[in-house]
Amino acid sequence: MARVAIVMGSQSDMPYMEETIKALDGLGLDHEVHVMSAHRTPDLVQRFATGAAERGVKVVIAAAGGAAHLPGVIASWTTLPVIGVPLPTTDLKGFDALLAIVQMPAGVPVATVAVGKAGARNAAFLAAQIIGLSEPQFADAYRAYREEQAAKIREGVTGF
Ligand SMILES: Nc1c(C(=O)O)ncn1[C@@H]1O[C@H](COP(=O)(O)O)[C@@H](O)[C@H]1O
Repeated sequence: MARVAIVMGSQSDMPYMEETIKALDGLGLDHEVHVMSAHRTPDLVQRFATGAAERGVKVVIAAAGGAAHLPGVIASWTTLPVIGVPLPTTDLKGFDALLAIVQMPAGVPVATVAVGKAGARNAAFLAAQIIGLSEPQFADAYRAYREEQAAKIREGVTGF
């Protein structure tokens, strides 16, 4: 059982999603990683999404580039929160994926983060915030990360 499931549309998305994995590891948040596609393996996506809650998954992070239907299709098969990460893997540099993921019809949301690596990292932090509402150790881990981030910036600010 893993609290966070990371799903991406292609193995070629991994360089981006390594950012999510690193951030989750830093927060001590357990995760499982899958490659599957709403276009290429729709049956797998259905099987994964319909079984996720029962297996103990709390949040799904779904990433795709181009015609990025994967996050929305996962959201259609589960009522778990789905965080969508648009990836800049085509000539349109992620603008295509952003619009495909963010423009969900009312009633079936996908919480969409920024395009690319920053979004991939933020997906992990958002997952920690959501799961931290019921398991405070993850809220604490995220708070500690924020404090560390601020301390690093403060260290570099001198002269006034
Ligand atoms: N957008 C989707 C979906 C989907 O939405 O189901 N499946 C694959 N893809 C995306 O196609 C891009 C190119 O994939 P390949 O490198 O495998 O050709 C990837 O960024 C993937 O996320």
